[in-house]
Amino acid sequence: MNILAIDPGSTSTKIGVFTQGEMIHAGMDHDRSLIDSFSEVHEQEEMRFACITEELEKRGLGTARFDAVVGRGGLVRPVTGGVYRVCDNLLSDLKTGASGSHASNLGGILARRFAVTSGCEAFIVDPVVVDELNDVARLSGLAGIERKSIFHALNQKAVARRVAEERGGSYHQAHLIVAHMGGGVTVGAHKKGRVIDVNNGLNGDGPYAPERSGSLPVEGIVSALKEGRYTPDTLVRTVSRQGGIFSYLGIVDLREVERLMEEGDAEAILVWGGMVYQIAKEIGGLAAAMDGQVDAVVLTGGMAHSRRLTEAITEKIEFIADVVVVPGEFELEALADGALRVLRGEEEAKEYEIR
Ligand SMILES: Nc1ncnc2c1ncn2[C@@H]1O[C@H](COP(=O)(O)OP(=O)(O)OP(=O)(O)O)[C@@H](O)[C@H]1O
Ligand SMILES: CCCC(=O)O
Repeated sequence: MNILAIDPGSTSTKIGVFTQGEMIHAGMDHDRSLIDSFSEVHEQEEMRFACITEELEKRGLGTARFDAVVGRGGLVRPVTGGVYRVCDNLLSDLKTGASGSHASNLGGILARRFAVTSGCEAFIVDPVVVDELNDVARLSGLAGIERKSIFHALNQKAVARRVAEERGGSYHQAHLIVAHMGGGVTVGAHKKGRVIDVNNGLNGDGPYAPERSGSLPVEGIVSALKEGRYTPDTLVRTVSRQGGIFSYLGIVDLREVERLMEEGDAEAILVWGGMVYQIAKEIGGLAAAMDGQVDAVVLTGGMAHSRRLTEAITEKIEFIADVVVVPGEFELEALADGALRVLRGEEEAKEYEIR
């Protein structure tokens, strides 16, 4: 089986070509100013399509035919976890961003484009809008405003499956708390294969992260709008792209933050410590949401490469359960695995329904 997996990030596009049981990885970085020159995410389609085509040609795969093309998706309407066929309705919701704007909207769009050339099907797997919340977790505290499930579903579920199996069990039996710590941070309570509670990492909910603000006091938001420091649009953009560590220190790379800390920079030490504190608090809250029945807490994502960070979080939460560190993300592998399960008939692709 030959599978092309496409994972568009905010400033990079990663691809994986899965062939004869092996995966070839490639990553292409895009200039941040080029990305910022597009007003809508879907307008980047041609640019990213050309980059992937060039990369495939460079690797002698320009004329390769795939059995499936699978992309990371996307802020479509809320769905349960699984593999979805990229049908016309799904494609249209990816283009308009039915639940908002996110680089992963391009995953399904590009998958469909490459699938047409290969004459095969296009899929997305565990998109960022996977919604398996318990009803009680939807309540915000104000009627008319609901909490939403928007998180690193693909990597969280892939890592949770892996950890559950390594511990001799199955994802569908395990009770795990998974903290994905990348440019954004989302922390999910995985109970018997369902993510029953998780923070909406994109839109001002949960711990702060290198680029995202996390939860903010309502009174501060109202004042900022009244004083004209933000419009609703610039506030949304700032909270999701220039919040968190960036807003305090003007940098998003945790390695740079840690270099400043080594030089004794008091602001960097405080801001880094604040993120540790908030992530640990989120994990503690979910332990209560799971009635204290937690088999393991899993720390993953790019920031989990930092031992300083994982050790500081572990110190605060190891009273809850075993802590397992899985640095990085496994999104390409998870995409290819999803498509393979469908091609082998082990799982049925779900139809995306608009109700
Ligand atoms: N070896 C490392 N040590 C410390 N921090 C690291 C290391 N590698 C990456 N990071 C940090 O991880 C963060 C980015 O993580 P990652 O690459 O998972 O994010 P992303 O894919 O851009 O966003 P997201 O995971 O939220 O979708 C950055 O702050 C980066 O500095
Ligand atoms: C995947 C949604 C959350 C984020 O990007 O931070």
